[in-house]
Amino acid sequence: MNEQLTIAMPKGRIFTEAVDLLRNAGFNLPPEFDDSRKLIIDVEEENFRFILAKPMDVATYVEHGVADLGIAGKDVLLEEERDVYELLDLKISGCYLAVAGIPDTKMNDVAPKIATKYPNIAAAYFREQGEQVEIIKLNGSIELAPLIGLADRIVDIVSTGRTLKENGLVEYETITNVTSRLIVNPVSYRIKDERISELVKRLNEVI
Ligand SMILES: Nc1ncnc2c1ncn2[C@@H]1O[C@H](COP(=O)(O)OP(=O)(O)OP(=O)(O)O)[C@@H](O)[C@H]1O
Ligand SMILES: O=P(O)(O)OC[C@H]1O[C@H](OP(=O)(O)OP(=O)(O)O)[C@H](O)[C@@H]1O
Repeated sequence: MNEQLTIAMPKGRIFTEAVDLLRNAGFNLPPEFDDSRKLIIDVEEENFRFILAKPMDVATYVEHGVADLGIAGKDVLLEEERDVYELLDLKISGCYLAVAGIPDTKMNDVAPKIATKYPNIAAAYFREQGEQVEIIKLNGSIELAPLIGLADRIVDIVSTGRTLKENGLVEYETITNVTSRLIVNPVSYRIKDERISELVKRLNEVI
């Protein structure tokens, strides 16, 4: 049976690469995917509904079952710990999470401050290192924090390394590599298994 599949797509950086991947896998995505402000795009020919979400929210839509599938960065999956299954490493939008700060500086001995958009990942990382830290949640421009004395270190995404370099910061430790993943709602996976397996198979051929 050809039930409709709803797929949550991350707006922003990952989007274009994800659309290219789906097109390479032979799915016919219309020009709306290249230039549109629409948040729901139905592709009747393929019986897909795409919803365009903030990257950090993709796993939330999938967990709640309003999307069957989603594409999300591994950073988001580690941070959010949503009840979803990871089906595929799509190997797109590669980057990594790192601890960075001002060169040749030590962290404060007592409760050093860590600024980050990823409070759960940062807390888990320093807990494993046996360090007691204070996490300061920011929503962007994380590199500002050590420069103006808000934090001893940051935990943030590094891709080209340009933002760190241009702000005179250095990387201290790598936490984990990040690529985008295909995720699925556990119930959808059971009841729409045929369609989902077909999608996974076609994507697998072009990854
Ligand atoms: N250089 C990078 N910086 C941040 N995220 C990156 C980078 N390279 C790849 N990614 C991936 O892209 C995702 C974030 O995408 P994007 O930056 O478009 O959204 P965002 O962080 O929510 O941005 P904003 O809040 O500015 O809209 C991350 O979850 C990560 O998996
Ligand atoms: O290593 P690079 O290639 O320089 O990429 C890393 C930078 O990109 C992201 O910021 P983003 O551009 O999303 O801006 P933000 O400060 O609003 O999060 C990330 O938070 C780093 O600051």
